[in-house]
Amino acid sequence: MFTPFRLLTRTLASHIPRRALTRSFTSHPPALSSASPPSPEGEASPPALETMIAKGEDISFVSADISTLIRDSGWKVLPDGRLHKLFKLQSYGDVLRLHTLIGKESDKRNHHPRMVSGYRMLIVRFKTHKPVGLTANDVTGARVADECAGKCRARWEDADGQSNNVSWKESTVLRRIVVQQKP
Ligand SMILES: C[C@H](O)[C@H](O)[C@H]1CNC2=NC(N)=NC(=O)C2=N1
Repeated sequence: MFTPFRLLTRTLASHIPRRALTRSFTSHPPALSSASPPSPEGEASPPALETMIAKGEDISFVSADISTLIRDSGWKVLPDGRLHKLFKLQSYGDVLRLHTLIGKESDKRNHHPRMVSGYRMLIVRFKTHKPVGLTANDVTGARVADECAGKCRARWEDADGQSNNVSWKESTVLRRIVVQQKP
């Protein structure tokens, strides 16, 4: 039995190309994770850190090291288990220098991050492919990336959103003063 509303929706639906309906859902599947029940707000809470650590790793050591990276130097663990950090830089030249420095150090260790360079920013993400998950290699990679960042005047926001370095305005003012002092 078709009520007027159902009749209307069936008529409308018959004019929408099927691919338009399937494309929107297949290309952006819902972000819900089976590993965690939805929170009261209906959003899926991210899986616990321990569930993201690769098999064979010492879970207590790796999760403690990652928690320290999160607390002290602005790293985050994304819901899909990647170790993530956004570095802020003072010039595009610094971005390229940091990207290259991290890349060379990672290549020496044969453990490679995914990096995205942008204007005055560099995203660095670590996750181990084999075994799948977070490992001590990712912790080492993050620490080395932070050491490289120290050589490229990089800043980042720590866990409570505070910038870890001189404020952006101060560094710009300082640089301008240095320029003015030049003969
Ligand atoms: C064969 C080669 O040594 C492996 O594929 C290395 C290369 N770089 C890597 N990088 C990362 N992030 N994870 C790995 O498991 C990994 N494995």
